[in-house]
Amino acid sequence: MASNAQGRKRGATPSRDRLRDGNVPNKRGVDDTDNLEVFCRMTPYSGSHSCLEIIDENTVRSTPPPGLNKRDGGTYQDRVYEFNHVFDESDTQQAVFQTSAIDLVQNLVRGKNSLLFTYGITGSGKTYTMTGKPTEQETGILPRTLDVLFNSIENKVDKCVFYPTGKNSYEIRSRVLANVERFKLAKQGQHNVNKDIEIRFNERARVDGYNDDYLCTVFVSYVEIYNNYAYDLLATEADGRTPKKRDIRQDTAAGQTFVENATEIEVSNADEALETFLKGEEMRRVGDTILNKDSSRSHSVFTIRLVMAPYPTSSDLPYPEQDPTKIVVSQLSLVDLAGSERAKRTFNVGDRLAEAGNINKSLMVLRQCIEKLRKNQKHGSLVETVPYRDSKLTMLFKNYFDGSGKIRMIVCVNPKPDDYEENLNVLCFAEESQAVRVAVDSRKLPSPGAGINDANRPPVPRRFFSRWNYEVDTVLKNSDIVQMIKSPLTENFIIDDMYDEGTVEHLKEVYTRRKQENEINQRNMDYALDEFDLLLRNTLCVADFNALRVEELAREKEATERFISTLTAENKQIKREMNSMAIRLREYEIEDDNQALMEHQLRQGRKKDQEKFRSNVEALKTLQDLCNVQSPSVAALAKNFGGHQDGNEKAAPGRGKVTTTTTRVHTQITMSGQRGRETEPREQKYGNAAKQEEGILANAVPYFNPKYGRRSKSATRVIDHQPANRVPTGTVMQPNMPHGAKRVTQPRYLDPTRRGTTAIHQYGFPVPGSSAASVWDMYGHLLDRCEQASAIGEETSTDNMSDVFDTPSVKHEPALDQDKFNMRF
Ligand SMILES: Nc1ncnc2c1ncn2[C@@H]1O[C@H](COP(=O)(O)OP(=O)(O)OP(=O)(O)O)[C@@H](O)[C@H]1O
Repeated sequence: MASNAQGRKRGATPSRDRLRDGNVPNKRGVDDTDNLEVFCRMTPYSGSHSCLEIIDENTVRSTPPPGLNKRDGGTYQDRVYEFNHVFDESDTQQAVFQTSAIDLVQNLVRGKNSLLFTYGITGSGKTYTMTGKPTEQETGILPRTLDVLFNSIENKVDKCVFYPTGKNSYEIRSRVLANVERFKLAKQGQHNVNKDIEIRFNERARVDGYNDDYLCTVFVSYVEIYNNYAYDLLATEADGRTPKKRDIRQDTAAGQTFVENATEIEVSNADEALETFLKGEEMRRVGDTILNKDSSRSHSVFTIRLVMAPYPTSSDLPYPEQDPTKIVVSQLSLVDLAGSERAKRTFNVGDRLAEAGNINKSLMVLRQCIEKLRKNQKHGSLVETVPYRDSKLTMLFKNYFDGSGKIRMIVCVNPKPDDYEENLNVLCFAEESQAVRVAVDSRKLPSPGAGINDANRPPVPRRFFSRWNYEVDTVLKNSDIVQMIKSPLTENFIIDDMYDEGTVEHLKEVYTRRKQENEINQRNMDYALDEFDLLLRNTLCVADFNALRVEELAREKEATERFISTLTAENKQIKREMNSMAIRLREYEIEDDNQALMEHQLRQGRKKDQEKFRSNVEALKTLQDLCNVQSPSVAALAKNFGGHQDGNEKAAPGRGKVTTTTTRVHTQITMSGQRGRETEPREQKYGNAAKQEEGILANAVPYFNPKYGRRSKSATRVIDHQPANRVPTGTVMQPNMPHGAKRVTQPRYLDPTRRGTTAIHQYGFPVPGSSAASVWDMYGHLLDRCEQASAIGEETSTDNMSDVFDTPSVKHEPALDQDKFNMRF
């Protein structure tokens, strides 16, 4: 027997050890183990007292029937059991299949093993759940599984390509040998199709996960464990009635137990598989008992094996490489256990009683195995040996408990009071079984494409090949011409003379010889036909595929053209938008330039303003300095201006003169309010002192004190900013304030650029009452004139004030007259 590098036999289901070698972590790891899953299904019950009640989809409660006591006299209590899922009476067969089995089919097509078994007491609905009946509502798990499997797999090879060795492995025949075998198989002829199959419901669901790089086929086997012996339900003894007894062996290389030489039938569709199953069912031991008229007297194990091998690397023919080490086998075992039964209820005797004893014993061993497994797993070591060998059933299950696949149990319970006590045991066992953890079968189908140059891969997708072949086969099967060509030639002889023995003998010889020749020719022709058929198929298939591809390309071309025209239209639109955006951009640029120019001008203007402001500040500073110079005393002033009052036009040096370096002129401008107060006779207000002062001042030069002079921003309004503690000197020149002059309390700086022109033009300097000029400007102007005079060595006297006021370059305007100021001292 060929074995691969890992010491595994050809086509064998991998053992737990191999799985470990194949990077499956330790069984006790949390991530790589899976709990044994248990689903509970309740049989419909129409009686008055139901002992089982479904609380939710995971929980069921058992209630003792009224008046029932334990054998020791104690009473039963209500008890709640939890499972992965609980199906109630209304759950359909479809729902049961979808919830509890379809993912196991997916496991199968993905190359993994699974075991699903039904467990419960007799008559609880195990067989119904597993097999059911042909109608849509009643089709059980097994037929649905077969349908879904064949709906989901691709790339099926012809029959006889794979063959089982009988030792838990498979091999691949050459194409010629496979043809010969097929020929033999065809000669065996078709037997009548079971009428149940003709009317049966077909499940349409499918599962994904099949590796398209593999070619595959399906084998089924059907074995029963009866009275602790394994029987092959697909093979009979010479009597044609008794199933063949088989041994259960340990495949040491694979670490697996298997039924040796069990018949494995290759099936190409679900109907064929189901037919095989039904054929086996006919052999299965079923008996009529008080509790179930079709009571299963054995445990039945229907195994579906999906055998897969990768496509060849060197050819594009849909034929697997003849390397058995590349074969991958996955299996799903569907087990319908016989129901446990109490002899005192069934009243069985004889064979039935012996059967029941064996059934109960094997179920007991199953329970023990699970309990011991639990115990060992709880302690994390082998505390107790698991007694797999005590029963054929557990020997068969050993693979799975050792970790070569998923295990799932469907517990069937009937809520009728009679089954209450037995159901307690079943439910207890089922609930505890969930604690058992089994290693997950984490095999992955290796990618056959690994290491293969893409150029070597078939030009036509495999899926296309299989479908195409299937269609061609269907056509050929129905073609009379092809059948005629393939059928052996028949000889027709007509003997006219019945006494012509020589002729008859001769004809007999001729016939025999021709028959032999024909057989040889037929064989050769078959080979040739097969070869030709393959070649033709290949060529036609490629041609068809190419035609299909051309169609696809044409469609793609159309779509591309449509796409291009859409893009062109979009492109045009984008261009149009871009043009309009360019125009707008130009406008924005021009606007931007204008704005920049305006900003530049604004900056220039601001710069000029700042310069002016600076010069004003300097002037102000100078003015402050001047103001800080101590004012001359009244006596000094009287002395200075005395000559002028005498009408002496030529003032003596040092009298009636104002030097340019000191205060030249002091003007006091009073506010109108204050002026009103000043209308009061000075004699009254200041008494003799005022008189005296006036007497003194009567001879003095008019005195103009700019320190106290202020002008409002309004040209025609005059303001007077007097310090609060001013000492009234009485020597201040006071303007005649126009009526309605504005009063302000705070002096403020006014922008010289806004200075009013009227007063300047009229008097050569800003005068009080001018709308825009301040007293500071006026004073500054006076200073400038004085400085100019000083520069040319003149002395500016108050006599020259008219010169100061009357600048030649300034035009006199009649609006304001110097007399209006009415200066008085
Ligand atoms: N869910 C169900 N819906 C309708 N009928 C059911 C259901 N379950 C069981 N039955 C019916 O109950 C009867 C007994 O069921 P079944 O033969 O499946 O029991 P069993 O558990 O296989 O018994 P045994 O162990 O003796 O073989 C059958 O006639 C079956 O049609």
